[in-house]
Amino acid sequence: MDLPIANPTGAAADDTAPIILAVPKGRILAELGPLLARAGIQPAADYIDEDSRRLRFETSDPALDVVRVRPFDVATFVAHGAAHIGVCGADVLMEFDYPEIYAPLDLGIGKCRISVAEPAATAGRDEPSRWSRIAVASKYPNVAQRHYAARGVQAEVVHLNGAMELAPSLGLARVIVDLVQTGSTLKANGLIETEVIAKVTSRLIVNRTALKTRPEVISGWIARFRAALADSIAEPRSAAGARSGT
Ligand SMILES: Nc1ncnc2c1ncn2[C@@H]1O[C@H](COP(=O)(O)OP(=O)(O)OP(=O)(O)O)[C@@H](O)[C@H]1O
Ligand SMILES: O=P(O)(O)OC[C@H]1O[C@H](OP(=O)(O)OP(=O)(O)O)[C@H](O)[C@@H]1O
Repeated sequence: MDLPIANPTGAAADDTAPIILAVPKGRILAELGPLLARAGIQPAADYIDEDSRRLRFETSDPALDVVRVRPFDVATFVAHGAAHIGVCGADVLMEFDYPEIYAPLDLGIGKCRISVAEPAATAGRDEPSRWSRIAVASKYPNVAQRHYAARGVQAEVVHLNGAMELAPSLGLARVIVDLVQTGSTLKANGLIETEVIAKVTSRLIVNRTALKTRPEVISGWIARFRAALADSIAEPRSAAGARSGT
């Protein structure tokens, strides 16, 4: 996907301006907290307050500000260079496939999968590879289209932003492509997961141009997140060691 040139105001890039980290509001925000703390990032207190109307937060580091945006928009802010780095689900990266984004680190949070599901009553009755077209409801039209195109099936995607699980029973689509974690949403709506398209976790993402123009500072942030991640993986072992007195 071609994007307009980042920094469309034409102002000269300011190498001393704070780095902007875009984080997704919603469920990932809480999971991200311990990792940010380990990376030494302490945003202003109201950052975690979902009722706060503020969108940009200073941190204890004057060289870093955090912006809190919708999960899909994290990728867009970073791809356009409006944010230098971000935290984003692999589902969102798969959907947009922005070449401007480099995703160097799997943060291991926000674990789920992107799957095909259909009504339990009709699942397994038909062979999808024999179809030439299929109606799919999804928040991920590109992922759904690519998934079916790979098997020669044309997906006609009804783009929904939520409540996908209603689509088959209300005649909007035959199947859905959506995120599944525990499976309880599917179960509560009479659907079963028939294919896993991809496993999903959240990634640290960076804008490739920022990595070229401010290599030391951006690489420094990647290294800090990498170290924080290694710490959080090591911690259970050291905590167990502390408990057993070893
Ligand atoms: N059930 C889930 N379990 C674990 N991770 C999930 C789950 N649903 C979504 N995610 C991950 O969290 C990210 C954000 O999802 P979340 O549900 O918080 O936002 P959203 O509802 O998609 O956002 P919006 O409010 O913009 O519609 C997703 O992109 C995905 O990577
Ligand atoms: O397998 P489960 O554990 O039930 O999780 C899956 C649900 O989680 C996500 O929805 P979310 O809770 O984000 O609500 P949304 O429809 O507002 O996106 C996803 O769209 C599923 O509906």
